[in-house]
Amino acid sequence: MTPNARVAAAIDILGRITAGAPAEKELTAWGRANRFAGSKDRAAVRDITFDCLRNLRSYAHTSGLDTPRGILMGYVLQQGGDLGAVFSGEGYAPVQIDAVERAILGRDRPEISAGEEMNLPDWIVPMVPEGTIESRAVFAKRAPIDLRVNLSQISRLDAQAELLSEGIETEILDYTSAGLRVIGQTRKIPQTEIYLRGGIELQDAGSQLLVDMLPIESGAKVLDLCAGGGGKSLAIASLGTDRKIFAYDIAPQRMDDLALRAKRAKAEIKVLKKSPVGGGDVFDLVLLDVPCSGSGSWRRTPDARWKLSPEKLSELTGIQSQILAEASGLVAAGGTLAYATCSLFDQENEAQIVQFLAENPQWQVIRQERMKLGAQSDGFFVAILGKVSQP
Ligand SMILES: C[S@@+](CC[C@H](N)C(=O)[O-])C[C@H]1O[C@@H](n2cnc3c(N)ncnc32)[C@H](O)[C@@H]1O
Repeated sequence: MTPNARVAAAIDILGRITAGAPAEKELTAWGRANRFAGSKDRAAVRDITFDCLRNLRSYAHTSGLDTPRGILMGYVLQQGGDLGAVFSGEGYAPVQIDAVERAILGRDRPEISAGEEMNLPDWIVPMVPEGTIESRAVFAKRAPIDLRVNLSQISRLDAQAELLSEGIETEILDYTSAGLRVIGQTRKIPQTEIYLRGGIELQDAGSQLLVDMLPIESGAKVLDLCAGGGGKSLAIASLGTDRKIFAYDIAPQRMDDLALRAKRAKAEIKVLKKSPVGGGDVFDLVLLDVPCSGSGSWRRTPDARWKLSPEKLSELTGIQSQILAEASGLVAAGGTLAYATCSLFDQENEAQIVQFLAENPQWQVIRQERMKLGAQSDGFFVAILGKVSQP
């Protein structure tokens, strides 16, 4: 494919995603329907589409046009490209710029708004608290690719050397206990020998920091109640084999790969088929990595910010408070409850804890922290709660 044909493909795909189609599904469907596109073409079309989703509003501001074509025009202009040469209509290039588009492109631009600059819907801008993001430009950036070294198998330096021998350069994330950041080429990681034998896992530094913060005593019985793919369960397991780890998720198919990943990592994780809520069993630590808006990780899922609605957010906060209330009954005497989100919004974070403590005065905050969305990690919130000891 020519570079211009890639832009034309991205216009079509972006049109379907902005009309509501899920980005990943749409890109996969495009690859299947266009078998002539090689792996380099598919990767390039994906990169352009994701870049446009991350920069949707600032590109629309640049061109003055918020149509998929207009967004790609903003993309070309921001790259310093020649619009006429890209929108040439030749071969598989996008069709030429029409008279209406030309007139709008020629107008003076109004001053950029906060939502356009941050690449967020306007209603979300006031919900991002001061100090929770590194800069207004952060949502437009690509997320770094981080790895967690399974220290029960290999040291961080040995893992780094082994990856280098397979052509993957990394740097040590010294603010985490086991993190490496991939520099440059990232697509080969799942094929590396060290990944296939469970020596590394793909995991954002923020998730790793969150696990580093958990009070996990030797011999503890730990429940990961919203386990999903089990990334946090695996990180806890890598701390040592003397913890008993249980994982549950309301959507069991999300845990489909967990048994295999655990086997690779030589970790023991008991996957629960039935909800432990109300079952009478108790745990020393219950981790609640609750479903949330994901706003702290919107760099990784760039279509999610355009799909969140106030109704969906309110549904999520309802689920979060219900999980907190139900899970508090699963904590053993003297145990802890850890509530975590990858959200930036107060209503999913501090406000949930305030409401829970008001309704459950026997609980108190032991530690509460936010991780800033930026160069170090995604944006995370964690609150570690313990029961007030009886006089
Ligand atoms: C943020 S994701 C968890 C990610 C996971 N901990 C990881 O590290 O990969 C939230 C998960 O909570 C699950 N969930 C939603 N409601 C739940 C409930 N009431 N009980 C248990 N799990 C629930 C969802 O299916 C989803 O997989």
